[in-house]
Amino acid sequence: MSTLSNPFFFFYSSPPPTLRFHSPSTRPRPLSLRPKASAAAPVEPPPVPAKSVENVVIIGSGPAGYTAAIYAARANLKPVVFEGYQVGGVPGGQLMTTTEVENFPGFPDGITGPDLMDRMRRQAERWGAELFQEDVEHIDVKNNPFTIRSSEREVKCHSMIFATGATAKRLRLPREDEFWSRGISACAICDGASPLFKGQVLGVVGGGDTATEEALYLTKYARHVHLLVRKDQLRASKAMQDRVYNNPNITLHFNTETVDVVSNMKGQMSGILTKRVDSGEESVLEAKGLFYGIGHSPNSQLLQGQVKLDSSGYVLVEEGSAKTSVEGVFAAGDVQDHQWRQAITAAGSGCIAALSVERYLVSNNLLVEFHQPQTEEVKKELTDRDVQEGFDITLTKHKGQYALRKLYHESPRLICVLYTAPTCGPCRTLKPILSKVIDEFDQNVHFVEIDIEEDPEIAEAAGIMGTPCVQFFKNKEMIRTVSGVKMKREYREFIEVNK
Ligand SMILES: Cc1cc2nc3c(=O)[nH]c(=O)nc-3n(C[C@H](O)[C@H](O)[C@H](O)COP(=O)(O)OP(=O)(O)OC[C@H]3O[C@@H](n4cnc5c(N)ncnc54)[C@H](O)[C@@H]3O)c2cc1C
Ligand SMILES: NC(=O)c1ccc[n+]([C@@H]2O[C@H](COP(=O)([O-])OP(=O)(O)OC[C@H]3O[C@@H](n4cnc5c(N)ncnc54)[C@H](OP(=O)(O)O)[C@@H]3O)[C@@H](O)[C@H]2O)c1
Repeated sequence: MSTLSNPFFFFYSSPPPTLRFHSPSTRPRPLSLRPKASAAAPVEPPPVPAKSVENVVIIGSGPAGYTAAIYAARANLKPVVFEGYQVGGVPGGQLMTTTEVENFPGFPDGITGPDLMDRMRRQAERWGAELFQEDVEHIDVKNNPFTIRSSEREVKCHSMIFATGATAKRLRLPREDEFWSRGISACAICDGASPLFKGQVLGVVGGGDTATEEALYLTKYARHVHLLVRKDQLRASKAMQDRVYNNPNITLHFNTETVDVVSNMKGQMSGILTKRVDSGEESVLEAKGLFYGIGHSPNSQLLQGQVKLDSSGYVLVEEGSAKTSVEGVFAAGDVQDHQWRQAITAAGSGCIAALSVERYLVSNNLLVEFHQPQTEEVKKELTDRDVQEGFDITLTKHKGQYALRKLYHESPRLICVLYTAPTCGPCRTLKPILSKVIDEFDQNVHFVEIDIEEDPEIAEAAGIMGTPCVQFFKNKEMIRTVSGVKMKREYREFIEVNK
């Protein structure tokens, strides 16, 4: 048996504690509904009527979407938020793919992108926003009320805030598909710590804040990083430029285009084919990985033909406002901003959009107000309810290499192993989703989470190239590897067939 199909071959002496997972509901409790002038209303509120038409639907869960949700929820609009799942990034948006955010006001020592987005999400949820981790697949804003259809539901609404942000661009190199996730990546913090890249020479392409940040981050793991910049200067902020220039583990290559990647006799990526813009001279730079940091495109496809977009696809808004060309449709964040594209500007525009929605609903007599529950009823911040205790095979969910080895040898069930890294935003997206699927198959499956930084030898033996990654084992054989975040049904269908 190869080490790939049997990654758990060495001995582990003292059992580490096992975490038991609980999956807290992401749905807020229903709020009571009362008419606006209800300060002196009877103690017993009237029953909550079925909401046939929502006040506002927010699409997107980056800083713009969550800020809009916080403001709309605090204005008692009870917003429905489609956080997204796969299309147009991950729930939480672009900051889920970064490490430290040093310029968001209020965090003098910095905060990681995923932590910042967790906080925004909890704040929106606390004030009663209804969150669905689903992609919106269809929008009709030609007819009022508007219709919004996701993978799992259809919602009618009087107003909408479009905050779908932007998606990382790809270079479309000739061998990109061949080496995607096997050497080429667009997320340094997801994949940088993987054994494939540790101690290796790596390349990063781009000259903006994303590329410089990726290059700096990768120096934590790589032997050396080459930054490939097509112009003769960086576009990144001065602070990022200084950090790059002062880092001896980064070599800058200006006037350099990335043409393709090259491989060795074993079919592994071994270098980057580059071309000098000035002389046209081509050469191969030795590298085991290539990371893209070449900017983003706006996620506005759903509005095409319905709302005015500019020639690059950005939603056009009235200057200084969030109003689009359709009444009742507002846009916020990077999807309408080709100039500033910062977390704080996205959050600010989300605030403007939510306040504009409130005005729009009031002036059109459409607002139905949902009052917040009494203070003591307000949802408390979720605490970490994971319970530490010894290994128990009767439990379904486990954590760490000790549990994995025990299960590998003793479990009669299908074993689902999720490999994660502490800074990996998409891992945080996948965890609750996978956890729900596992709950559906309790007693038929065992689940183990492996943190590849805590247990690097396991990740290496299992051939993990990036996180999140899921492997399924049955009867001591690895039967499937699923990289990245996939649709819930993909995991569900595989477990159903193999349980
Ligand atoms: C690597 C990196 C590091 C960065 N670091 C910083 C930094 O340090 N400081 C800073 O100020 N800015 C930083 N930025 C820029 C910042 O992340 C963006 O400006 C900000 O996230 C934009 O917020 P947004 O809400 O408009 O969109 P996004 O963050 O892009 O979020 C868009 C949301 O829309 C959702 N979505 C898309 N399509 C659909 C759909 N069809 N249905 C449902 N949902 C959908 C996505 O899932 C996502 O949740 C960084 C960007 C990157 C890429
Ligand atoms: N720490 C932070 O504050 C932080 C971190 C990340 C991002 N952000 C913000 O997020 C926004 C987006 O930043 P970004 O860096 O993702 O994008 P960006 O500012 O648009 O920069 C993209 C870079 O990629 C290069 N590029 C584009 N297409 C290319 C191609 N085909 N081949 C080679 N190079 C290519 C561009 O080169 P040219 O210059 O030649 O066009 C540019 O250097 C910015 O507003 C940025 O400030 C902030």
